[in-house]
Amino acid sequence: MSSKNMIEAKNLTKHFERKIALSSLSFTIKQGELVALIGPSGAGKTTLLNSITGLVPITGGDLLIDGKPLSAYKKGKIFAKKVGVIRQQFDLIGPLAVIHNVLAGKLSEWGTFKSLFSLLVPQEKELALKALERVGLHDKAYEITSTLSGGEQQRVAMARLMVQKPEVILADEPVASLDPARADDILSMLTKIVTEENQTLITSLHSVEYARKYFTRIISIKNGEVFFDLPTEQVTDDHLAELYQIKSGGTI
Ligand SMILES: Nc1ncnc2c1ncn2[C@@H]1O[C@H](COP(=O)(O)OP(=O)(O)OP(=O)(O)O)[C@@H](O)[C@H]1O
Repeated sequence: MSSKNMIEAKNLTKHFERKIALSSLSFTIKQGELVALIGPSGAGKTTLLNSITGLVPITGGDLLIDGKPLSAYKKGKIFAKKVGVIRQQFDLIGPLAVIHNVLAGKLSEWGTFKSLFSLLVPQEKELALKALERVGLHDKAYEITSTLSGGEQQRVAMARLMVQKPEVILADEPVASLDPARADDILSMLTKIVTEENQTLITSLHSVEYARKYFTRIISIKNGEVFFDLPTEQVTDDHLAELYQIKSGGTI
């Protein structure tokens, strides 16, 4: 496995007016790592993920993606090959057929004409069908996306990401709206695909159980700071109790 640094954060800081959402965070994530971001509500997980995508501009510190500052990436094609996002709301267009949503992973590469033409005659159909097959949805390619279940829609979002093929995948609470069986299904599929492709995955999660089951490293955030950053097997119940402030007497 290559050991290049995919994400380097040095003293990353984000203020929203007077609110300090991220306070001098530092960490390095290497290619191929599966990182779970955990921490209490309001700790700064979403803000951190949004900083890495550039959606939320940082207030201070340095952020390097594959050795280059975010500002060195022009929005569009090159950045889409570097960083892809998967969200809880899936960001799919409900009235479109599944295949069009999957092919949306190519939009940043295609010009306007090819993108529009693809809505009439799907372009690079084989690529989309292959991705759908990998997520077990090849028989749903021409169904209307909004008629699919939440778990199926999340699989469509994963197939879209497979077509986009970014080096880094950021997922913000990707299974929060799914029942435990579907959530397990999605996380095992996502981590399997990412491992096969040697991609790098950073996922925020409320479930410590899923973080432990599917991820190799856990970065915990509390009050905008890194609370602990450890290989999963070194994370103890005491670490977690302290993170979520569960006192030994059993009170929360
Ligand atoms: N646009 C904003 N304007 C002002 N404050 C914000 C904004 N976005 C986030 N915050 C604040 O920054 C802090 C971190 O929020 P963030 O959403 O990153 O936490 P989180 O760990 O993802 O929480 P959750 O687990 O509940 O999703 C919170 O106190 C939040 O209220």
